[in-house]
Amino acid sequence: MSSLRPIVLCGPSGVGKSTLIRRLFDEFPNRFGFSVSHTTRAMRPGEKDGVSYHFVTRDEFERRVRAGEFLEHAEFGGNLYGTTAQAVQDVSRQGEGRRAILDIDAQGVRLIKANHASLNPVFVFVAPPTFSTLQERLQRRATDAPEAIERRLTMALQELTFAREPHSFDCVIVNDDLDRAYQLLRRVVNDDLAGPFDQVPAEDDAERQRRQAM
Ligand SMILES: Nc1ncnc2c1ncn2[C@@H]1O[C@H](COP(=O)(O)OP(=O)(O)OP(=O)(O)O)[C@@H](O)[C@H]1O
Repeated sequence: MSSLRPIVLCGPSGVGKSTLIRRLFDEFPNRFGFSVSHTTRAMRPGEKDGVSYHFVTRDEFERRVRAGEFLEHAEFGGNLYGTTAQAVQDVSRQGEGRRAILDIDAQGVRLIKANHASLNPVFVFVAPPTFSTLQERLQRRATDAPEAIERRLTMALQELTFAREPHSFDCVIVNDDLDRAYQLLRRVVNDDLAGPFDQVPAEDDAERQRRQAM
């Protein structure tokens, strides 16, 4: 496996992880490789098997879980998602010296910390400036049905709770202004971890109301 520490990007759905990663790949086409996750969810238009995800059946996914192939996996919205150790190793096969970038949820971060600490990634949390901004971005992106948006926002509460616990992440990037957030990510991938980075913003009214409604 490559000796470069993998970068784990975590953050609520809709916060802009894919946008930041895309920008990194555009600027440095040969330096990084995206670890391709497995999922049982249906392919969306424009997605390609083996590129966006490895699309597999639930039986196949569960067989791989039993075989111990996953670094982490989680069920979300009725579908299974996970990262295999192989997917991370495949990154160095995409080109010499490539560094793996993983997009993983908070549950996955906990699992990697508990069971695969030897992976030794840099854990980065991408936070929304406010909960209501996150809500707006998910609605504006228009890739998800209203119920799916609701589920993602409920999940976001857990991610934010975890991110606010001390030492959950090596650094936090608030994706308020995309250019500013991207410059912080650039520092991380250049191993400039000294900071200063951001702090996870405090609860706003939208987040408080959603927590109370649970
Ligand atoms: N700084 C920003 N300001 C305004 N809009 C943004 C910013 N960053 C991303 N967006 C927009 O927010 C939406 C969600 O971004 P994106 O799809 O990258 O999120 P994500 O975290 O990858 O979500 P998922 O985990 O569900 O794939 C997109 O429409 C994107 O264009």
